[in-house]
Amino acid sequence: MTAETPDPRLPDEQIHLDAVYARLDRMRATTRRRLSETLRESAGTPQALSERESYERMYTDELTKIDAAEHNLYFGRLDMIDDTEEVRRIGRIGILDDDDRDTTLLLDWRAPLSRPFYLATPATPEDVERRRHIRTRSRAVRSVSDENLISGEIVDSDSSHDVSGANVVNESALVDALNAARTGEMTDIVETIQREQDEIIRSTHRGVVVVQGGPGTGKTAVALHRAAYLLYTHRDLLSRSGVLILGPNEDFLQYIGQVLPSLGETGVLLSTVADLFPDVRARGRDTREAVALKGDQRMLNVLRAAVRARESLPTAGLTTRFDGYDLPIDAEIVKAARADARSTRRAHNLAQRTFLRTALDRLAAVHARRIGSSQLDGSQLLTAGDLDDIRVELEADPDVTATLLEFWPTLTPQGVLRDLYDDPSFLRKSTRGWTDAERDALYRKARPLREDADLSASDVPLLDELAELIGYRTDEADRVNRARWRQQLSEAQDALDILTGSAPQDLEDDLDPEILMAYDLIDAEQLAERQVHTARRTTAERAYEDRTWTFGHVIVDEAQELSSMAWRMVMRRIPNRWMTVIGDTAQTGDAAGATSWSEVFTPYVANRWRLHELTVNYRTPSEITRYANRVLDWINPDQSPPTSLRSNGIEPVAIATDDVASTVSELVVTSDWAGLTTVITSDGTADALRGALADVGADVTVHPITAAKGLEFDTVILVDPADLISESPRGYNDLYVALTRATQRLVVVHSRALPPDLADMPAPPAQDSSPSAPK
Ligand SMILES: Nc1ncnc2c1ncn2[C@@H]1O[C@H](COP(=O)(O)OP(=O)(O)OP(=O)(O)O)[C@@H](O)[C@H]1O
Repeated sequence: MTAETPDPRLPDEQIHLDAVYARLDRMRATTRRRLSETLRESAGTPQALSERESYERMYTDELTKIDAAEHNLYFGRLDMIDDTEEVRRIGRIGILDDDDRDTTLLLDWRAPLSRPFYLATPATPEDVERRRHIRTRSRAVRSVSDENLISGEIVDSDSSHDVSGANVVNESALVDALNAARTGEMTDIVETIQREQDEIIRSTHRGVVVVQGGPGTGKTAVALHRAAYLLYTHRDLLSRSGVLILGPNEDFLQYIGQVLPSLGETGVLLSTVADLFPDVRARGRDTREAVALKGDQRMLNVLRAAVRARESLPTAGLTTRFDGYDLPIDAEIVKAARADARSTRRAHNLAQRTFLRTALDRLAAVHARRIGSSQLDGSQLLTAGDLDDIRVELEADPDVTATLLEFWPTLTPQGVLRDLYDDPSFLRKSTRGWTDAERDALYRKARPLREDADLSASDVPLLDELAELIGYRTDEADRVNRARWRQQLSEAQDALDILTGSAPQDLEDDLDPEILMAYDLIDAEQLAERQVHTARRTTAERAYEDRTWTFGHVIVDEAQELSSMAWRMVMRRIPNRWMTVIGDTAQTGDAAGATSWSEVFTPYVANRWRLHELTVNYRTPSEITRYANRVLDWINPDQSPPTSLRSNGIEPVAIATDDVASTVSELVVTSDWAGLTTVITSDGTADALRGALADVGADVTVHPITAAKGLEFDTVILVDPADLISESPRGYNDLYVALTRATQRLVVVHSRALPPDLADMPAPPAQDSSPSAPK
């Protein structure tokens, strides 16, 4: 269409858009009124209280969904060719007309009837005659683009789009999405999900779905949309049991954190493995050797041995004072008690009662023999009742029980692990068959001063394993109560925030005064107090505090980074094994990470896991992937590289320099690149470079390679690729990750020689013709 002939499709779609937003506003107003009425209701009985709370949650969730749908509410339309000539309109949520409940104003993108929007192609039109893409901003239609699935013709109201006819669906919208400048937060892709992605998102497989795909193939996007899809399709089941999404680090979780809320789904728990053990914030750093050892299954025997070593025997001559006598606690008594406790096959702490019972029985018999034997013939003068009394008195004597329990103490996972790392003889005892160098890698000469640096991410699966061996519970009453109170406060604040924040800006003036009254009358603390007797926490929050929680579905992103020990921990959270696992074994950087999916899953589900592959790289233009693919070929020549969907004409360049910091700084200051720029370095050089850049006044983020995983930026300045390679045995994998983070531009700045795969990267045209030679 040209500017002279207005496109009649736009006003046509605007009429529908207005109707949909009008209905959304009515839904919002009704829900807000109901929520405020509910908040003001007093609940006299526990039953009324519980009812009030479930309504409160229902209305709060409903408002969250309505608010999330505000932006780009209506984006797709299908005109079907079947007998009905049905028109289906697709949006972020499903909306029924309130005048006529049977009229669907908008289909949820996850509804089965919406599916052809993502699948139809001219080759397989799925009964669709025409697919329309509607782009809106601030409740106004900006452009539409039609694909005629029968003729293959594309009519775009915005003629600036270069729609080249590649084998993708919703192409012009896709091109827009891929070229958009990055903001540092991932966005949803509901408008442009591709066929191979849709198949994974809607997979009905109830076991492990593994998604293998190169960088930028949309694995993370697919995983998040699968979570939204599963919550929609299995709402009852999953709202009770919860969905867990595991990511590699906090930056990554921050980066993806807005996608599900933007799809109206807030009940999902996002976590790293390091944060999955309640009350432990593992912020310590390990050497690569320690990471590899701690992730190895051999640690299982070490931990078992460490716990058994705490079930010890007394040295000769040990006594305890009781009733004026020195009672000997000899090895025979403890051995018998230990044998009974072990024969229960219960976890250490849970078997403690059995240990104590047997030990006290034996001790009572010893004492009875001593005080009740006839001087004449040694026969027992005490009755069974007397013996029972002695037994009861022994048990009530804190010195006696404390002495016995030294040989079967109450353990905590943290205590055992710290002792193991700090005590060389305990470490040696628990690591039979290990080399001294391996023990050295675990041994900690001095405990770090900062408490959260005391344990590392690799320690968390070990804590979890120990918790199982020990029978350690993390839900002691006082801790839970404290956490619950904090939670109630923040929920109360959220509820009040929603009351004020749920109106779109332009409706703010029309707020119902009664609703404002509710906010004015109740502050967060009062609201929380009213809920003190109840458990109104979300499933995700309850799951986070409970180590023994089992989820309905678990999604693991960057799954190649998980060690064997971490997988054991994850599998404990999901006994039904309904999982979506996404990753790329060519990007494995962790020293204990995976190189084969079969090796990871066969022990848990034999061959009941299904592999899907994603093949198109949506992120990186072909100018950059040319170099990345050479590195992939070095890592694994059998792995086919994903195909880059676009080329942008921006060739990567390499700048040789003696002074990396000032070269990077100059680049940042003098370039007018759009969007986000970051510097990627080896882990070992990141801090120094960050400091040097700050000194020369460069305002740019620096990502050490292990923190860059899963992220993307418009421009990446990669510093000294040779450092990445020499820093780690998986250095080429790290280089591959670094080369595939940019959506537009890659600049390599190096003071060391370039690795062979990048050696022919040209210098920038404007650069001084006689750059200083790399060392
Ligand atoms: N169908 C799509 N429509 C629009 N954008 C998409 C689509 N699929 C992927 N993208 C975009 O491509 C980029 C890469 O996606 P994503 O981060 O999910 O890839 P990945 O496979 O997880 O990459 P990595 O392995 O590097 O972590 C993101 O910006 C994502 O939004």
